[in-house]
Amino acid sequence: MSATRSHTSRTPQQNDPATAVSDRQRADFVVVANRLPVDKETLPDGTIRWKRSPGGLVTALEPILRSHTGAWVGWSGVPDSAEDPEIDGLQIHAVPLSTSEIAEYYEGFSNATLWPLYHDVLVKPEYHREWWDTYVEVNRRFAEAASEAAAENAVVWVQDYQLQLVPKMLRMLRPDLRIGFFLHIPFPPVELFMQLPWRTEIVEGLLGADLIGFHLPGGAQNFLYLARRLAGQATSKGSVGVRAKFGVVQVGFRTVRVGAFPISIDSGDMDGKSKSRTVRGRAEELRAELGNPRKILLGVDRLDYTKGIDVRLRALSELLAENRVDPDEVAMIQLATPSRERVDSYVQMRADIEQLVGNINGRYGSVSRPIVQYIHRPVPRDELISFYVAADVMLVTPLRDGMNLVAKEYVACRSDLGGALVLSEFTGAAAELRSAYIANPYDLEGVKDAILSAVEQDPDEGRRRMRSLRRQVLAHDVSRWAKSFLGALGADTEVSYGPNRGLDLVPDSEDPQD
Ligand SMILES: Nc1nc2c(ncn2[C@@H]2O[C@H](COP(=O)(O)OP(=O)(O)O)[C@@H](O)[C@H]2O)c(=O)[nH]1
Ligand SMILES: O=P(O)(O)OC[C@H]1O[C@H](O[C@H]2O[C@H](CO)[C@@H](O)[C@H](O)[C@H]2O)[C@H](O)[C@@H](O)[C@@H]1O
Repeated sequence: MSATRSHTSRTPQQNDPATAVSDRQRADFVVVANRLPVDKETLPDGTIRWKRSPGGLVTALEPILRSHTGAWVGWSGVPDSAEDPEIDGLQIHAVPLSTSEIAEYYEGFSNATLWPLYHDVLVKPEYHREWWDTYVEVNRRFAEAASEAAAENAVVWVQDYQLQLVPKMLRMLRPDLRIGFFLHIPFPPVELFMQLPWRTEIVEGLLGADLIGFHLPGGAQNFLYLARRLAGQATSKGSVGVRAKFGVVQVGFRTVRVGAFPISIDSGDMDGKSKSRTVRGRAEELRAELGNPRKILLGVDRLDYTKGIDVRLRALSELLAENRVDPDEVAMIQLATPSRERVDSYVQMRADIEQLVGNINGRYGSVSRPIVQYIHRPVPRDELISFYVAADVMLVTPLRDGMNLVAKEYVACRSDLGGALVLSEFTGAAAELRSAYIANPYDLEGVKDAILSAVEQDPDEGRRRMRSLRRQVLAHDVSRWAKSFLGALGADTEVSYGPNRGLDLVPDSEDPQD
């Protein structure tokens, strides 16, 4: 990818003196995401510190941006902050959000409307016109910031459900750009999506991209159907493959491609870190601190109702009640990073989970040794890796999850071929990690059986499973994800970006279907 350079050509937007181009260098590769890859923190003494944000998206994209010269457009995570910290050569373009915009665009439309709607309506989505208006306004602001950051003919990669209108808005501002969009959460089936009062605007917003990526073929196919039905566009027929066999939507003279690109992690990095003596030593210390139980069970999640933290706690509680698990032999650690704490459904869910933890400890723990160690704050990365190394059974039980990077991180950290992964079939990761103990989170008996099988697994069987899981995760890392997406966008990392020539037209064999 080429270095940043001055942007000299004029675009429709730059003809408007009110949006005059700044003197800042323009980037050839721009990521646009709700979050910046850093969080601003004000310490008690008033000093400001920037720290890496939690969450899969940042984890996934950080290594790619570090190895290229690029810009990242996003929100700092706090109100009214417009500082543009430069971190290791990466240009940061902060999009400031006011307190009311955070309430309506982020907590409201993104996380109380779209998030539950796209996650199987696990809680009831709220539809408010004011939230939608703010979502439109904030998406416009992100599109303008991206337009300012991008050099002529640059590649712009827009991320996730918070910014689904940006592709169309950006195309109108900068027709020279090549625009990709990737959705990190599931794309719902038509029966659910049709609830959304602004469903057509969302589909048309996405169709501003040259390439729209989903984790799984199912999401891509849901989208193709809706592009036909709601936007009235001709689309390809035939199933979509993984990193291959893309769907197409014909939008006037433009062809939009639609594909499945399962995201992953920096597996090599995790593998390496997990082998360090410090991490191994810390893992042993953790086991000792827990009283050297026979089996350590681990959950690592943002505190989100999609993650099924309650499912695994209920399963453990019943296994203890039925004497299928001995309280003297197991310890469970649940790391629960605070998330979206002002959204009502998250407040309620936190109370429910903390009550479940209390019940289990009250019933089966002792003064010196609770059964469940519950940590409601983010832990440092190296500490997290030590937890993965220490855990005999990793519990990943979401009711719905776009991918779930935690499952892949655990596997990457088990070069010793130890450990066992219990994995919900409703995660994107389950499509790839077939050698896990797969369970339906709605079937509590099935989850209990899966946990018990993992706890009691024969060591040879465990090694066989882990070897197979690791083959998958180490061969399909985040760089492969990015390369496959950017390659399909016609912009892979080895290729310098030419003008947007438009992508291939629909092949004859793929006649649009109704
Ligand atoms: N450092 C650190 N990272 C965490 C913690 N909890 C979760 N994460 C990271 O957050 C990411 C979660 O991604 P994923 O499982 O895909 O779920 P998401 O939260 O819905 O994006 C993973 O990369 C985790 O390692 C924590 O306590 N500390
Ligand atoms: O920004 P937040 O509101 O604090 O939320 C954190 C991120 O959560 C979501 O992650 C998703 O992306 C992961 C990587 O593709 C995927 O593994 C996971 O299944 C998804 O839930 C969200 O999509 C991001 O935008 C948030 O930043």
